[in-house]
Order: sequence, then structure tokens, then C-alpha cells
Amino acid sequence: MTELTELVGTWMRRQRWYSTKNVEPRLRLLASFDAEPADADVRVVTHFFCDDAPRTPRVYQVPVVARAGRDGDEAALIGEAGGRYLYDGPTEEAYVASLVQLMTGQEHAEGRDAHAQGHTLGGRLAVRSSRRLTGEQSNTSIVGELEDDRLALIKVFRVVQDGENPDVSTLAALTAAGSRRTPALLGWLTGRWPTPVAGTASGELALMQDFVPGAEDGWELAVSAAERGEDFTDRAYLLGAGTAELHTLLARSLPTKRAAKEDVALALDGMFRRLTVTTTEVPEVEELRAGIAAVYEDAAAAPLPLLQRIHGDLHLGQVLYAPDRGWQFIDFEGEPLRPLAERALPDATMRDVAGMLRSFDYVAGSLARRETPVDATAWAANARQAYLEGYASVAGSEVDDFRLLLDAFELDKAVYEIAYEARHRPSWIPIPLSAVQRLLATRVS
Ligand SMILES: Nc1ncnc2c1ncn2[C@@H]1O[C@H](COP(=O)(O)OP(=O)(O)O)[C@@H](O)[C@H]1O
Ligand SMILES: O=P(O)(O)O[C@H]1O[C@H](CO)[C@@H](O[C@H]2O[C@H](CO)[C@@H](O)[C@H](O)[C@H]2O)[C@H](O)[C@H]1O
Repeated sequence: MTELTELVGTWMRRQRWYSTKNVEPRLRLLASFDAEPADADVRVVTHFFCDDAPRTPRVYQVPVVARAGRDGDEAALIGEAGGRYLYDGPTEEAYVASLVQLMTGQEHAEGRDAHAQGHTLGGRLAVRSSRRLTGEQSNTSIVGELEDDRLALIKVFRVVQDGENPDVSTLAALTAAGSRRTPALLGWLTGRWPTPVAGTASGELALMQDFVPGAEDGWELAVSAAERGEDFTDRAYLLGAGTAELHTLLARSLPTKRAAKEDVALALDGMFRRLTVTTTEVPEVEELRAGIAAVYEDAAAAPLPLLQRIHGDLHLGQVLYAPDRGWQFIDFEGEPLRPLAERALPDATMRDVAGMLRSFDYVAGSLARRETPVDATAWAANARQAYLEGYASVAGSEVDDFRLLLDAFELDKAVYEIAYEARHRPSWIPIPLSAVQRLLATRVS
């Protein structure tokens, strides 16, 4: 193993976006692309590494700034190799400037940057300064101050996959439709890299959107309201109405289809697959399997909905509350544990509704686990009710018409969350696990 690969492997293991926390990375360098050097002492290189450790190998995009001196941010230092100090690219202005140039420069990137193609909706843009956001994230987000004084949110995808990333295609359609519920997309970068086996893969490497100023994170807002026992029903009602508005716009902007038997079979297949994966990782789920399966089968026999583009991983961490714009929806990438090819397929809106309902339960679950526990059970029940009423204020009787589907998606989401927590935050497994037990118990009674 080369010095670079070894260094990146050790560093990557500690990053939030390293997606298989329970295994030691086994990296293989697939390709490296140099950006046009702006300065002889600062080289910007984007590496693509394949991690062979998980069952399905994953490809990571690792942008690095190699400096001649140890003069970058110490917290972002990956290590020293080949006589240079290597820093995590997104913390470095040189990387962000070259990324934005690639994304919004009109001409096709040639020569050394031929691995990437920029697409701009906002013309040629340039950053004056940038700052990486910290916090729990699957990808890496950066706030850039543009030369025209606007702020932009730049997101660098870490796990890259062959195919269309719905974060870009969904936001592009919403932006074109003049959405008031989402930040406008400004541009994106599509790249090519060698696949782990043979051939070339192509997919999105980064995107850039309007930064929503003064926005508060929905999860933090909800948790702080719940812990103080503050009413959240007005906000939850507006969130429900906003979700339905978003769904209406998505149905108008992207393909829809009436669900057919084969769509039901496909959805059921996906749900049972998740159940099997979760059971393998968390054996306690086995004894709940029969009850879960019965709920899935009931939903499969119920009336079929119209399928359309949805958010795909809706929860309180995917919404921002802005004083002048109300609720804003972000991160249309879908569930990170789901194959990319499935994520942009038309789906049922009740999947999103179920995701948000699970999130209110998570607020109560996380507060109950505090050192000094807070009982937010009633808070969560009221938020849930208000959210459904808000949704119905725009979408009419849809929730009542597809109640069995909603029940099944709520369980499916909790099953997904058990696997997600097992990989990322094992001490939180009890939150979705007890939700599955409760959802099954309330159904029987
Ligand atoms: N347009 C935006 N304006 C302001 N903040 C944003 C915007 N988009 C994302 N953020 C912030 O960045 C964080 C990560 O963004 P997100 O799209 O959820 O990334 P990830 O794919 O890593 O989960 C969000 O929780 C939010 O705080
Ligand atoms: O935001 P991501 O796309 O990375 O989504 C993943 O991580 C989420 C956690 O950050 C996870 O959400 C679960 O925990 C949330 C609280 O932290 C809670 O609000 C959600 O309801 C719950 O599902 C999400 O499932 C996962 O895909």
C-alpha cells in the first residue's frame, strides 16, 4: 500500500461520512486528477478510492490540497506524504475556488480536469472566501461567499455512484418550476472515474445552491421546543402543508405513473430486503418479523397510489426554518443506504410523510435517553397530529385514503433506522426498535 493510501485510510475511518464505521477501510486508489495549479506551493488533487472492506465496495471522492509547508488548518491535516502536507480539500479555499470554477465555468473542462463537466444555472460564479460546515453529515458542505456578495452552499459528495444523483435532478426540476420551498440550485459537477472492476462510472461530484440566510435546522428547533415543553403544533402544521406543497410541485415537474402490480412487488421486495439486512445486523428484529410482514402484506393489497418523485429521506434534519421563507426542504439525495438506481424512481408520497412522523418520535426518543430524561411523548403525539392536519389542508384526504400504506412505510422506515443506527450510533438502536414494537402493538389492539 502506498503512503497516500495508508494515510487516507487512517484519516477516513474517523470521518462522519465514512459509511461503514464497523469495518476497517481497505482502500485502493482508482484515479487522481490535478486541478490547474494556481500556486506552485499549493496543489489541488481529487482522488477516487475504492473501499473493498464493505460487502459491496464503495467509491469515495477525496479532494486533497497538498501544501509545501505545514500552514493549513491543523484539524484538517490528513498527513505528510511525498514531502507535502495533505489537507482535506473542502477546508481549503484553493480547492473550493477551483471547484466553483469547474462547476460554473462555461467551457468544457479539458486536459487535466477532463474527468469533470460543470453545469451552471447561475452563469459564471467565483468565490471570494469559504468555510466548511461542521456537524453530522453524510457529505461535506461548505458556505462560499461569492464575488457578487451572495452566499452559496456547496456540497461535495463523498460516496460517489454511477448514475443520476436525485439531489441534483430533483432540485434542478424544482428550481426550474420556481419552487418557494427549496433553495435554488446554482450549478453542479458531473464526473467520471474508473469503476472498481473495469470501465468508467459517471455521476455527480458536487452541487451548489443558494444559502438560506438565518435558517434554523428543523431537528434542533424541534428538540429545543420539546425539551422546554413548548408548543410546536403551529410549526408542525406548516411543515405538513409545506410537504404537501412540495409533493404537488414535484408531481407537476417530474414524471408520475399510476402504480401497477409490478411496482407493488418491487416495493415489497425492497422492504423485505431491508428487513432481512436489519435482522442480520440486529437479531432482536427476528421475533418481530412476522408482525412486520403482515403489515407489509396488508398495504400491498390496499388501493394503489399515484407514484411520483418524492424527497426520499424526509426527516427534521432535512428541513430548515427561515424567518422570511418558512420551511425549506433540502438534501434530495434519498436514503444513503439505498442503491442509487432506486432512489430517483417514482415513489409514494406516503413514504415522505412516514419519514417525518418517525422524526417526531425520534425527538421524544432522544430526549428520553438524556442523562436527565425529558418526557416528550405528548409533545410528539401533538406534533404528529398537527403535521398530518397540515398535510391534509393541501392534499385533502390522501392520508386517509392511503392509511395502510402509511403504516407500512412507517414500519419500513423504523426498520431502516435500526440498521442505520447499528452502523452509526448503536446506542440509539432502542429508539427505532421500540417504535417497531409500539407500531405493531397498536395495530393488534
Ligand atoms: N441551502 C442551504 N442553506 C443553508 N444551510 C444549508 C443549506 N443546505 C444545507 N444546509 C446546512 O448544511 C447541512 C447539511 O446539508 P445536507 O444537504 O443535509 O447534507 P448531507 O447530504 O451531508 O446530509 C444542513 O443540515 C444545513 O444545516
Ligand atoms: O441526513 P442523512 O441523509 O444523512 O440521513 C441519515 O442520517 C439521519 C441522522 O442524521 C437519519 O435520521 C434519523 O435520525 C434523525 C435524528 O438524528 C431523525 O430525525 C430521523 O427521523 C431518523 O430517521 C436518517 O434516517 C439517515 O438516512
